[in-house]
Amino acid sequence: MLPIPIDLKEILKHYKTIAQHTHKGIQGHALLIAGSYGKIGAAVLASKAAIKSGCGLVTAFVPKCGYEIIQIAIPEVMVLTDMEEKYISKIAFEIQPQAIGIGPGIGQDEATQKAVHEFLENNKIPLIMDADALNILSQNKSWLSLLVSKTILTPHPKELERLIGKWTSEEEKFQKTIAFSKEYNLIVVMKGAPTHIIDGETIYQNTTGNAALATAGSGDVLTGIISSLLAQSYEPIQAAILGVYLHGLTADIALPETGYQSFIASDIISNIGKAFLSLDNSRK
Ligand SMILES: NC(=O)C1=CN([C@@H]2O[C@H](COP(=O)(O)OP(=O)(O)OC[C@H]3O[C@@H](n4cnc5c(N)ncnc54)[C@H](O)[C@@H]3O)[C@@H](O)[C@H]2O)[C@@H](O)CC1
Ligand SMILES: Nc1ncnc2c1ncn2[C@@H]1O[C@H](COP(=O)(O)OP(=O)(O)O)[C@@H](O)[C@H]1O
Ligand SMILES: [Mg+2]
Repeated sequence: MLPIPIDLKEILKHYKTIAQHTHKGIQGHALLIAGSYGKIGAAVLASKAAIKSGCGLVTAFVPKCGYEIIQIAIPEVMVLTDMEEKYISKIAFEIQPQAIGIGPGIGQDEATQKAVHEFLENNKIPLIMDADALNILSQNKSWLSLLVSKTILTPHPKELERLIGKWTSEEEKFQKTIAFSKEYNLIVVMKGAPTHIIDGETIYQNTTGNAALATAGSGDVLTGIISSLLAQSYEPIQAAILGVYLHGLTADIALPETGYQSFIASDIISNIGKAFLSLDNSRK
């Protein structure tokens, strides 16, 4: 089947402008479970991207060593900490987020794997899983049946291979990903150049983005953007479509100023505003 292009026409079917009388209490609360010692940056990038993508509140759940880093780097974001200093060992919170993003920088410590398992057994909240959360799933495939329906997975090619096994052709890669998406009722964002989104038999192909995005933390930012959109009551497939489009668009907007080489993940975050504005302006 031919992929559906994720272009402006497709985006305007899904994109909702912000209501004038909204307030932070109804604008959505995203929880980002991220980071470990040496990779708290992943939690900073994901949670900053979330608050810059329109949700009303963002909380980061990190190991203790991340507490001051997040509070200083992004004062707008609230922080909850694990009992452990360097890695996540038990995911417990009393807040009621509308969406959860889990994985960037969490590592694969045995205690973290157990924490992810217990979390998945209990979670009913719309979910996006990335990075080490995907690697942990790959090592424990029976946990895939615990995921809430239409959970969004965002693997890069290596993470996808760990999840579905090797492929010998592009066609086989798509066939295997479609079968995987159908078996577990998941949305798979196959990150790459370009990114494809698989929702059962339906394939979408992104039209934004460029090689400037080949930089550390670029995927962590995407997780934050999609978590934010999910928290704002977009359906999972809409959040995935809009998220990858906006993420790519930031790089297209920034490229004339940064060039490919100097563009970094923080530049994605700095340009999210312009990306949203271009959608608003295209409606005028
Ligand atoms: N500042 C930070 O704290 C950062 C933390 N990060 C975290 O570090 C952890 C490890 O992530 P990594 O993705 O680096 O490690 P992985 O081992 O999952 O992926 C790296 C491997 O995948 C291959 N790969 C990646 N993209 C590919 C592509 N498009 N085509 C073919 N092969 C590809 C690479 O060649 C490499 O072999 C994750 O938890 C991640 O979230 C990274 O996002 C980097 C930044
Ligand atoms: N050459 C490229 N062209 C377009 N997009 C790219 C390119 N290289 C990487 N990307 C995008 O950048 C992101 C990289 O994600 P990921 O590999 O998870 O990074 P990290 O783990 O460092 O945060 C994905 O969204 C991917 O589609
Ligand atoms: Mg990644």
